Amino acid sequence: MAKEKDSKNSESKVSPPAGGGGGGATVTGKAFDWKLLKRVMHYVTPYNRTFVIATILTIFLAGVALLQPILIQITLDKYILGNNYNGLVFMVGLMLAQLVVQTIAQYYQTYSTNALGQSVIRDLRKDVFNHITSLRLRYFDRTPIGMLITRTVSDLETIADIFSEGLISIMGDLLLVIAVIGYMLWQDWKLALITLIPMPFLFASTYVFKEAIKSSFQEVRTQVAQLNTFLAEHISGISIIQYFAREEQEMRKFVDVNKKYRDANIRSNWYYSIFFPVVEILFAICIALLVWYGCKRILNDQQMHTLSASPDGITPGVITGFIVLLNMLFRPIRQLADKFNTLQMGMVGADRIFKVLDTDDVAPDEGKLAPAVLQGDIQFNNVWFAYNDENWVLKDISFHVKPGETLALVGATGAGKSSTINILNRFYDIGKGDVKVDGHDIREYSVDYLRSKIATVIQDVFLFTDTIGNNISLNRDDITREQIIAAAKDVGAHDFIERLPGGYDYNVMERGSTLSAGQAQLISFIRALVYDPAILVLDEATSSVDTETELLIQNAINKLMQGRTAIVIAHRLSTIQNADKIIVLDHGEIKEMGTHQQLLRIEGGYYRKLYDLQFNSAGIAKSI
Ligand SMILES: Nc1ncnc2c1ncn2[C@@H]1O[C@H](COP(=O)(O)OP(=O)(O)OP(=O)(O)O)[C@@H](O)[C@H]1O
Repeated sequence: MAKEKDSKNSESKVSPPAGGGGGGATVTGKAFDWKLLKRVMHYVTPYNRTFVIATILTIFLAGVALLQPILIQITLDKYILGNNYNGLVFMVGLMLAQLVVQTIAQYYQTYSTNALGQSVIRDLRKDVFNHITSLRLRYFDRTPIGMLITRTVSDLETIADIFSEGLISIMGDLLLVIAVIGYMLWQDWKLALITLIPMPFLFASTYVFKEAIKSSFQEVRTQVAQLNTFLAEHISGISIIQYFAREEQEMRKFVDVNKKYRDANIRSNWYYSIFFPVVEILFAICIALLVWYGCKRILNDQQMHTLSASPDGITPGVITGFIVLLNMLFRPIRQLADKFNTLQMGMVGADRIFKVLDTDDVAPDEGKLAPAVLQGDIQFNNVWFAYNDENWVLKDISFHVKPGETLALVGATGAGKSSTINILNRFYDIGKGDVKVDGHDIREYSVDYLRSKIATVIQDVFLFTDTIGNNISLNRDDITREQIIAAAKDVGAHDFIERLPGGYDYNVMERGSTLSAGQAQLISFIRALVYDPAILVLDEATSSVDTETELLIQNAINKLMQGRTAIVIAHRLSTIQNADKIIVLDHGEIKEMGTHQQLLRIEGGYYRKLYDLQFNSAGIAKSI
C-alpha cells in the first residue's frame, strides 16, 4: 500500500519542470550555497511563525510515521500470536488514530510549506518589479524583456519550491531515514545491518541518478524556453507570417522545435525508467535478506527455546515491522534525488533573482530642486553624449530655447535626434558639457520633478490594456475625469472617444490594437496635455494617416505647444515652418541652425537638401 502511494507520488515528480517561460533555471552550482540561502531566508522573517510551525510539523510527522511499524509489531507479537482479541481491537483503534493524526498533520504541513513559499515569492516579486521599474533605460537596451519576465515568473516559482518541495521536505526525509535506521539498529542491530547491506548501492545509484537527471532537466528547460520563445514570437508576428504566406515553412520549423522538446522529455523520463526498477530490485534484495536472516534466527531460536521463552529474539512481529520500516526508508530515498534537484534549481533561481535585484543601474537622483513654477528655458552647452564608452552619438551640441519657443530637430535617421530628447529627460546621462533648465543643471532637479514637467510624446504610442481614461491619467488620482474630458476636447478627440462603446471607459485591448494609429496618437496627446507640462518633447509620427485625422493631429499639436517650450523631432512641414529655431543634425553634430527661411537660403546646405528630399508640395511629411 505504502509502495503504491509512493510510486504515485514519484510519478507526479517524474514530469520534468514544465512551463519555464523562456530561459529556465539551469541546475548547475551548489545545492547548498549558505550565503544565498541566508538571503532567501531573510524573506522568511515576516513568516517566521509559519516556518516554525512547518518545521515542527515535519519533525512530528517523522515521529508519527515511525509509530506505524511499532504498532504493527506489537499487534502481531502480543495480540495475534498471543490470541488476545480485545487487545487486537484496541491496537487497530490505535493504528486508526495514528493514521488520522498523520493525515491531519500532513495536511497542515503541506499547506503551511506551500503558503510559506508563495508568500516569500510574492514579496520577492514585488521587490523585483519595483526594482525593474526603477532601472535606467540603458539596462533594458541590453536585457531582453523575455528574460526579465522569466525572472519574475518562472525563476521565482523555483524559489517557492525550495520551501514546498525542497528544504523542509528534505529535512523531514533525512530525519525519517535517520529515525528508521536508528530504530532498526536499536531493535536488532545484526538483523538491521544484514537487511541494510544494499543501502550503499541505493545511495550510490541515487547519486548517479541525481547527476544524470540534473543535466536532462536542464535540457528540458532549455527546450521549453525554445518552444515558448518560438510560440511567443510567431503568435505576435502572425500577421507577417500570413502576409507572406509562410505558414508551411514556419510549421516545419515548429515541428523541429516540438520534436526536440519531446526528445528531451523522453530522455529525462528514461532515467526514471531505469532508476525506479533499480530501486525496486534493491528493495527486494533487502526484503530477501530480512526474510532469510530473520527466519533463520527464528528457526535457530525455536530449536533452542520455545518462542515465548525468548523475548529478546526475533519474532514474526519484528520481521513484519522491518518490512514496513524498509518501505518507509525507501520512499524518501527514492525522492531525495528529485528534491535535491528542486532545491538546487531553487538556488539557481534565487541567484538569478538576486542578480537582478543587485543591478544598481538606477538613475542617480541626488537633486532636490523642485520649484513651484518652471519657465521652460533650455540650454545645451557643448554637450557630448555616448551610449557606450566614447562612441560619441552627440558631439559638442549647444543651443538655447527660451520659454515658450519651439525648437525643431531635423536630420537623417541615426543623426541623434532621439538621443537629444532622451538626455533632457535624464533617461541617459551626458558625458561632457551641461544641460540646463531655467539656468540650473538638470542634475540639480529631482528626477521625478523634472520628468513631471516634461511631457514626452513618442511616435510608438504605448497603450496599456486598460480603459481610455486610465490610459490618459496613467492612474494618477489627482487627474479628474473632467480634466481628461476638457483635454480631449482641446485636442479634438472627445467626439471619437464618446463614440467608442463605453466612451472613456472603453477597454483598450493589448497595446491599443483596437484603435487606429491616429486615434492612439490623439490619446497620447491628451495624456501629455492633462499632465500640463512646462516643456513638451514630441517625436512626430511619420506614419501616414487620412487627411481628416492629419488635420486633427496638427490642431492637437498646435494646442499642445501653446504657451510651452517645445522640442520637436519634426517630420511635418507645418511644424518646421512655424518653429522658432531649426537644428539640422548630422552624425551627432549640428550642421545648421536657424529659422526655416534662413536655412532655406543656404545654397547647397543640408536643410535645403533635406527639404527638397523629404517634402512634397502638399507639405505632408514623407518618412525618411
Ligand atoms: N539605446 C542605444 N544604445 C546604443 N546606441 C544607440 C541607442 N539608441 C540609439 N543608438 C545609436 O545612436 C545613434 C543616434 O540614434 P538616435 O536614435 O538618436 O537617432 P535619430 O536621429 O533619432 O534616428 P531616427 O530618426 O531613426 O529615430 C545611432 O547611431 C544609433 O545607432
